[in-house]
Amino acid sequence: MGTVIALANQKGGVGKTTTSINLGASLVELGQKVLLIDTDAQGNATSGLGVQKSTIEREIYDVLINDVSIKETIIPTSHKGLDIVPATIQLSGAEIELTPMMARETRLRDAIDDVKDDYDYILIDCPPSLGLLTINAFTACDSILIPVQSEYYALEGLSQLLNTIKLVQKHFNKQLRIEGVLLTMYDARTNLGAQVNEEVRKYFKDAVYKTIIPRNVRLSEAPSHGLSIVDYDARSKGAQVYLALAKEVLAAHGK
Ligand SMILES: Nc1ncnc2c1ncn2[C@@H]1O[C@H](COP(=O)(O)OP(=O)(O)OP(=O)(O)O)[C@@H](O)[C@H]1O
Repeated sequence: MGTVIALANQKGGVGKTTTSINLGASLVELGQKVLLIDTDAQGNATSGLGVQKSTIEREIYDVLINDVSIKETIIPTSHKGLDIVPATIQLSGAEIELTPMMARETRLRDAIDDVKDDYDYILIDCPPSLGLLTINAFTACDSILIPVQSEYYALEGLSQLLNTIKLVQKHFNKQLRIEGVLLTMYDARTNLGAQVNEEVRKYFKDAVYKTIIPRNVRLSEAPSHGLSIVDYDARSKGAQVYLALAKEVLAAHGK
């Protein structure tokens, strides 16, 4: 049965999508079957993996709102072996349309059950909020990977994230745990990077990955070509670090 990992931080622009795409592609490189579920109405994971929004017939919105089977929404991406459940701007209305009568916190979990046996890893790219879509992801997943940007106030807002995790543990998902904390956009040339690294490790201790994702221009260019870093520039530092992260994730699962 596949392991379901949600990538979440309600802060915007910290590297959730970049990590979803490139961890996903790197896990595939290491022989894993991976499904990425885009739950962000911006659909950046979808377009970043080369899926043209105009060609999408069914998406995560239809799974959550229209009872469409998740299997009917899965499409291949530009990285061979990496599948995606796409998202479009239509998803932006979903949080209002999910009503209490619909068992609204558990809809994603129920949908994912249908495909858990088809994949080794299912990654969920969360939106930058702690709303119902993120609650659905936390209810559906085994663990949460938290990307933290190496910048001032890196830890700000994380107590709300941890509170939300506790609430979901209490009400919907007792087994929910933190998969790991990932430092992103690290700039080794500044003292700030080192300070944030120390601060985050003091707070999250062993939960912080050894692998640190540096700022790398190739990582920021790849999505505009609809490619993961593995396909855009396999020799780049960005590709190397995401492969190292994938190995660390696998090792944590005894693989
Ligand atoms: N390691 C990196 N080096 C350089 N640029 C990066 C890196 N990681 C992310 N970026 C860039 O930073 C921006 C924000 O990254 P990303 O979209 O992954 O964050 P996010 O947390 O998913 O954002 P949102 O909260 O809007 O969903 C993007 O333009 C991305 O290309």
